[in-house]
Amino acid sequence: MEGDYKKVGVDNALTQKEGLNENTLNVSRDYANDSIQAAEYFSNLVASLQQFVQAANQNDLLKYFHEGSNTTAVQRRILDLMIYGEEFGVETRHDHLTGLLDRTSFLEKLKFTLSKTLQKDHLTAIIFLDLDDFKAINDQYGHSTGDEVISIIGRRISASIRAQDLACRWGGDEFVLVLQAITSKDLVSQLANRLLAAISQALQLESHESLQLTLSASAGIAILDGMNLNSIDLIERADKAMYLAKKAGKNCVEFYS
Ligand SMILES: Nc1nc2c(ncn2[C@@H]2O[C@H](COP(=O)(O)OP(=O)(O)OP(=O)(O)O)[C@@H](O)[C@H]2O)c(=O)[nH]1
Repeated sequence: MEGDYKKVGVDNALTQKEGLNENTLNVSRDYANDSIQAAEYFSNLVASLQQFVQAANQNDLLKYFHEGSNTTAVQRRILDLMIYGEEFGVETRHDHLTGLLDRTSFLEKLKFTLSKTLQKDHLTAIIFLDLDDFKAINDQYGHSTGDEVISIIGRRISASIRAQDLACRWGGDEFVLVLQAITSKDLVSQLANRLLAAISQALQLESHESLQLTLSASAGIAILDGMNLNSIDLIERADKAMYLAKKAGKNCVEFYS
């Protein structure tokens, strides 16, 4: 019940402050074709959010975004800047094909996440994803079609994760995600299966409109269990679990144990 109380508190605070309710954040989409209006809108929005975030408790904010059902990419980016931007004082770098974090930026953020336990009663999980039989797509349709597929998958991953989660293109057809503030192992499993389901949807390629491609992915999960593991150890565990998923027949999720 304490959790419910906190959520209501944050919701009220957000909606009472003009420009900070969920509808207003979604209005940002209407500015997609007007860059000057959009720039002004976003700069006002970020300024208001900055004031709000300074006054708010970080755990409450995380809880709000964690429980909010429809966090948009804009909200995620703003939250990302709020939580990580100032701490690093460096520009976040993204993979050019997918728009996800690149490996270096991801590792910096993961290190920061592991060094700072935001919610002691919650878990942090790493998901290592590797596309299944991706080489066949390159071989059959060419490298640029393979690139287009990777780009679509990157967007799907980005749309499937929550505001406080991190996702990067680790390399080639591999992706690594960090899920924070997880309440149970079951929730991690659900999120991983949701990701696999999103990846398995038919791919609509701009370069080959008539082609109906589908592919799957295998996922390995490692959970930070109180032991003092570093980022690389955790990712290696998730990678090992991913190989178990490949061995188990692909298109499935395995936990490191
Ligand atoms: N198009 C494209 N292909 C890439 C890129 N980076 C790596 N690859 C290719 O991705 C393929 C990855 O294949 P693997 O993961 O080894 O094998 P797989 O066919 O996915 O098979 P499993 O992983 O066993 O399911 C290789 O053929 C790489 O050449 C890239 O940026 N673009």
